[in-house]
Amino acid sequence: MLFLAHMQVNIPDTVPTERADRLKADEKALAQELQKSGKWRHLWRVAGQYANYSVFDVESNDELHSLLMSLPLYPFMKIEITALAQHPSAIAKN
Ligand SMILES: O=C(O)CC1=CCC(=O)O1
Repeated sequence: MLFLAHMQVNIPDTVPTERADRLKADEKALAQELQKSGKWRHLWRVAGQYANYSVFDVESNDELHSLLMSLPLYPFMKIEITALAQHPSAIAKN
């Protein structure tokens, strides 16, 4: 199942820089692990914003929920999810 995620990150100024840097490093490590596994298919920065569009390929809504909640930056993210289906005119089959 494919899902498009729009993730907006907002780390408040009250979070010490060292902790924020550690969270970002941990987020990067997990994101790269999930990309290698094929579960995190695309990761694109939204130009000019601390936000991304991502495509996840998971087995279920529950797996997506667990994955998102496991992200180190999850407490500082607003996430909007869109379920994706095949477009009948698309050449590529996902
Ligand atoms: O920077 C972001 O958009 C949040 C994020 C997702 C994966 C990652 O490494 O950072």
